[in-house]
Amino acid sequence: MSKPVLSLKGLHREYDVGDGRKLTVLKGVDLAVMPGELVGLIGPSGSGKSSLLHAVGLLEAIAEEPKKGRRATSQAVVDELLIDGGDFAKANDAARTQARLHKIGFVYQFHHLLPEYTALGNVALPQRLIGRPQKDADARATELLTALGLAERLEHLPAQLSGGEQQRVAVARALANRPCLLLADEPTGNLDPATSQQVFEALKAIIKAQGVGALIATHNLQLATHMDRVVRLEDGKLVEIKPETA
Ligand SMILES: Nc1ncnc2c1ncn2[C@@H]1O[C@H](COP(=O)(O)OP(=O)(O)OP(=O)(O)O)[C@@H](O)[C@H]1O
Repeated sequence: MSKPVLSLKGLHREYDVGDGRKLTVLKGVDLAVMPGELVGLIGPSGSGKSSLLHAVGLLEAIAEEPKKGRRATSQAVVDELLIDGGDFAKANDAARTQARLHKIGFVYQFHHLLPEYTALGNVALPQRLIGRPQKDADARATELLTALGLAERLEHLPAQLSGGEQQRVAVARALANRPCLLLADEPTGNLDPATSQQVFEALKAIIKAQGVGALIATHNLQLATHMDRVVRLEDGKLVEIKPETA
């Protein structure tokens, strides 16, 4: 049996909110994501979905749970954080940066494409950052953009693309370096329902084809019903629910 691309145990996160007060958002989150699996992350506004993605995406330093004594505060704390089998529970900045470049792809609500680069250029760029030759980077970008239905849009600038097309370029960019894990925060939140469904279907197809595990935060319960699994944040913990009842 294949190994999880993400194995998370005991994630806690609290924030300092002034006057010595703390807001505890995540209270022991456990989650495993398998290769090719699409997991929907739902929960009310403020329940901690972005905080969870932030920690799993190694966008902040993480501390391993001290076995004894007081827990470190105002920092994500975990018992275990394995990505592609590698231990990132206490990874330093350099290790987290490398993992973000090689192992994790991100898609946000807004595409954040570079306006002066074409669709092809935007998808080639992260590959150039890890030293892939231009020819190979362009070939991979063309392959991904074609798979996402954008073969006729390779040379378009972001401003010349529709919202759904821009978001599909963002998906291609996130997958450019062959990550094992895709993290998405409201990837279709800025799109109308029909376009949202199209972008989601394109994302799902490519996740399955490339065997990438995906964790997708969404308020769109209709989309959640099309995921393999759905987990809901409730009072700082994850509860597994049936996709059809999301
Ligand atoms: N840097 C911070 N400092 C203090 N509080 C924070 C910080 N970041 C987030 N919070 C608080 O933590 C809680 C969870 O925020 P988070 O953005 O993770 O929720 P969310 O589920 O993603 O919300 P939404 O669906 O509205 O995007 C919120 O109450 C938020 O105000």
